[in-house]
Amino acid sequence: MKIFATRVIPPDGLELLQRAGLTVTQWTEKRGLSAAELIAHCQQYDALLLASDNHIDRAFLEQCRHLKIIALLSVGYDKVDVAAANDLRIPVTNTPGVLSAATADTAFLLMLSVARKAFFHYKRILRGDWNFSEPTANLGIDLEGKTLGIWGLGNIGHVMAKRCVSAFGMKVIYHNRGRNEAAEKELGAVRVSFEALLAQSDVLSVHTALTPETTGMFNKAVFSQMKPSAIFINTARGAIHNEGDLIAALQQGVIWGAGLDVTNPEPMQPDNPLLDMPTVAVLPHIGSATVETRNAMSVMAAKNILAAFNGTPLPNQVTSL
Ligand SMILES: NC(=O)C1=CN([C@@H]2O[C@H](COP(=O)(O)OP(=O)(O)OC[C@H]3O[C@@H](n4cnc5c(N)ncnc54)[C@H](OP(=O)(O)O)[C@@H]3O)[C@@H](O)[C@H]2O)C=CC1
Ligand SMILES: O=CC(=O)O
Repeated sequence: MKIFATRVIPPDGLELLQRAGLTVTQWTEKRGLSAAELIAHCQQYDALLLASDNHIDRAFLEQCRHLKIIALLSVGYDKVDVAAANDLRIPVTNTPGVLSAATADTAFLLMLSVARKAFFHYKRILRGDWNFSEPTANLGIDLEGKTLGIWGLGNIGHVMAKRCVSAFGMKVIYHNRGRNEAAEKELGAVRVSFEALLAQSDVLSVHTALTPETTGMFNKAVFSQMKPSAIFINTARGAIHNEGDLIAALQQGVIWGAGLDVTNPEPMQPDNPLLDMPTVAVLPHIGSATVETRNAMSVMAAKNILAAFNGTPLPNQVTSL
């Protein structure tokens, strides 16, 4: 059984597969594979370990019907046409849970960086503009006791809420389609309507998956319902916010700040106006990028592949959005 990995895989998962006697070929070039190259490579392999942002659409799947599994090295699976994979009986798996803490830490880092204008101050130092003694210039805002709104309080949102409650005594409100009773019990989180979430949040952190329903949700009309002092955080997917509308909302003072680990499109270009704004912090989609977390994700992906080859139930199969 032969596995093709679209990037170099963290060592723990790789070792697990190799110890089981499986051959793993990794794509080691810095540039990613084109769709045609990926299809061509997959012809020689039994499983695909997808660690890149290639789209797995119906056309790809129809030409790779022989694959025994497509194991994603991510929890998000918005780039995969899962309905088509189901039709063609190609199982798809993801890596939920093990990356929740690291990704929540990234959301927390962005929130605090925006509140204290950390990226802006760092850029000032690089320009030789130290000027620390001015009592009224370039001030940030406190987070203590403020209201955290979570849109999509699932695995990652729950850890983000926990961090914010213990660090700053923040009050947590959330909007999901269903209730998160565990978070309500543990953190006193209160489920509110989407409109109330917008109106009441001092920090609004997005943690939903990217689906047709969530695509483009944060647009001009939605930003205009938020507080002028609000901070918008998105570590979920860039396509959930409309970037032009976000830029306008920040420029016009409709909201105060934004922290993004995901942009629309990715990569963000260096001349993007968001990068020059004092109350904006942008990271290049590194939510789960710690040694421990990436290793844990690779082990999870490897276990899914081993289960597919052994004919046992797949621990993390995704079947619908
Ligand atoms: N920046 C990065 O590197 C990373 C980004 N991510 C992104 O984070 C996302 C979330 O991951 P995770 O927390 O593990 O996922 P979960 O499935 O645990 O949580 C998602 C939550 O969103 C809610 N939700 C889904 N659709 C809607 C909707 N239309 N309106 C309101 N709430 C909704 C769900 O609740 P309900 O069903 O009740 O609505 C659920 O609680 C991933 O899909 C991925 O895109 C993940 C890891 C790293
Ligand atoms: O974006 C990362 C993921 O795991 O999803």
